[in-house]
Amino acid sequence: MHTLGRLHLVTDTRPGRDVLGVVGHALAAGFGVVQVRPEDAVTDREAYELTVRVLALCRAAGATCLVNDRLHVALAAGADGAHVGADDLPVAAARRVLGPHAILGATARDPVTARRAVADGATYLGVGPAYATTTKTGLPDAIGPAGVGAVVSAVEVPVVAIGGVTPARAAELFAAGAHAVAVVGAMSGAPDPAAAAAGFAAVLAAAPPEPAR
Ligand SMILES: Cc1ncc(COP(=O)(O)OP(=O)(O)O)c(N)n1
Ligand SMILES: Cc1ncsc1CCOP(=O)(O)O
Ligand SMILES: [Mg+2]
Repeated sequence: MHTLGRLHLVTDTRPGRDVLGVVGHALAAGFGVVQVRPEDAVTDREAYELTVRVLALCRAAGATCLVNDRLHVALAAGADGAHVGADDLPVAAARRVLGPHAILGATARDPVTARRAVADGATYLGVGPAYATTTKTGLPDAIGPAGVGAVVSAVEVPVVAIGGVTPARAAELFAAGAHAVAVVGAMSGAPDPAAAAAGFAAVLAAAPPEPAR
């Protein structure tokens, strides 16, 4: 049984978004992980200050706090770990920076990349885009639940499906074997983030139990 939470909120720091408000609604509904994902235009100082605030909310809720890309911000703030992808530090280098105990996520869209990331020290994999997304540009085509399931079958670590995730799609992804789903727009763009968070929590509560691994 994996201990990593099964609902991940990835922050949306685009202008006009209520980052901390959305984090609060997610944590109140039972999201177990918040990934701080500052836009490139966000300075390191701003990213650090946001991470410190998100981390405090996570600690109060018993949730895990991760930082996307910026390992130095994760370390400086005392976050639980970080996430890297193809344009970031290689997984093995990120593991050296973070040390042996931190949570380290790596992006993988196929079984070969997934196995290599695990061998290099990833403790979970972010897999997608599962569905088309409007939040990140330049991505390859969506891989769908079947593509997520192919990675699940290739590795022992938790697979976190990302990209276009809504509550209805989360159900499909859990059924395909994803341990968790990561959500940006369906939370940050929701007219009622508390209701959106409750929708994800209800889907998780109805998900079939994970097979012992
Ligand atoms: C859980 C999760 N999965 C994938 C990603 C994407 O990371 P990356 O490919 O490095 O892209 P950016 O998020 O850095 O734009 C993620 N952040 N989280
Ligand atoms: C960072 C990232 N990597 C793959 S899809 C994605 C963004 C997902 O955002 P959304 O949940 O709004 O589709
Ligand atoms: Mg990245």
